Amino acid sequence: MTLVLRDVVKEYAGHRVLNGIGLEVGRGDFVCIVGASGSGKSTLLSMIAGLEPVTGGTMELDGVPVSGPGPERGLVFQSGALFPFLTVAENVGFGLRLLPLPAAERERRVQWYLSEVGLSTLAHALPRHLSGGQRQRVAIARALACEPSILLLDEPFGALDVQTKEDMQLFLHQVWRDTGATVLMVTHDVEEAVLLGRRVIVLTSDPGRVAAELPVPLPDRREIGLKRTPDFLDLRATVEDLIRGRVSTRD
Ligand SMILES: Nc1ncnc2c1ncn2[C@@H]1O[C@H](COP(=O)(O)OP(=O)(O)OP(=O)(O)O)[C@@H](O)[C@H]1O
Repeated sequence: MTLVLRDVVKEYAGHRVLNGIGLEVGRGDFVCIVGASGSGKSTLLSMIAGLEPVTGGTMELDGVPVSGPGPERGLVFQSGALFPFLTVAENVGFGLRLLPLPAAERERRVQWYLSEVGLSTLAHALPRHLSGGQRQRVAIARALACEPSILLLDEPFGALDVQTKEDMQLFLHQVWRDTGATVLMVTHDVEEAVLLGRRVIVLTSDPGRVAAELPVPLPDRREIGLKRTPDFLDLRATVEDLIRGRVSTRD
C-alpha cells in the first residue's frame, strides 16, 4: 500500500486552504500531521478519505486515483461517532456488512478486534454505557475490522482527559505494532505527534503548506518516559517553532 499526494491544492469558494501538498505514506508507516488550528489538517484527511474532492494535484492509492470513500481507508474521528442504538459488537461489525465476507468471518473479526482493543466483556453494552476512552476503542476496532490498507485518524483523542489520552496513545501504538497497520493521523497536539509518529509532517497556515517532514529518532516501542528524553524534547521544540513560523536553528 502506498499513498502518494502530489501538489495537492484545496480551495473553498476561491479561497486557497491547502497549497502544493506532497506526501507519501508506505505500508506499515505511522505518520502524524501537525499544524495550527485552521492549517487544513482535517481538510487534508477528508480528501484522503475521499469525502472531499481535491481542487488540484493528484492523490493516488497504489497508483489508483482517489475518487471517493472506500473500505481500504478506515476513518476514526474525534467524536468516535458510534451508532447509539447498536451494541459495541454491532458497531464493530457495522462496516463488515458492506464487505463480501461469509458470516463466520465477520463474526471472527468482530471477536478478534474486540479482544484486540480489550472490550470483549462489553460486547453487548450500548455506547452510552462506555467511557470516552472505551468509545474511541470501539471506533478504532470498527475501523480496523475492515482491515483497511490505511487507518486515517482525525484528532482521535482530542476529547479525552490527560490520563485517558496517554493510555489511548500507547494503546494505539501497540495496536499498530501488533497488526502492522498503516496509520496516518492528524493532530494539533505536538507531543502526541512526536510520541506516536515515525515521521511528523508540519503544516503551516494560510494557505496550509508542508513546512517540514521530520523523522522521529525514537525506538519503535514507545513509552511515556520517552517524553523526558533530549531527542523527544528537541524534536518537540523544533516542531513547535515550525508551527509558529519561526526558522528553527535545530537540525
Ligand atoms: N466545508 C468548508 N467550507 C468552507 N471552508 C472550509 C470548509 N471546511 C474547512 N474550511 C476552511 O478551511 C480551513 C482549514 O480548516 P480545517 O478544519 O481543515 O483546519 P484544521 O487544521 O483541521 O483546524 P482545527 O485544528 O481547528 O480542526 C479553515 O479556514 C476552514 O474555515
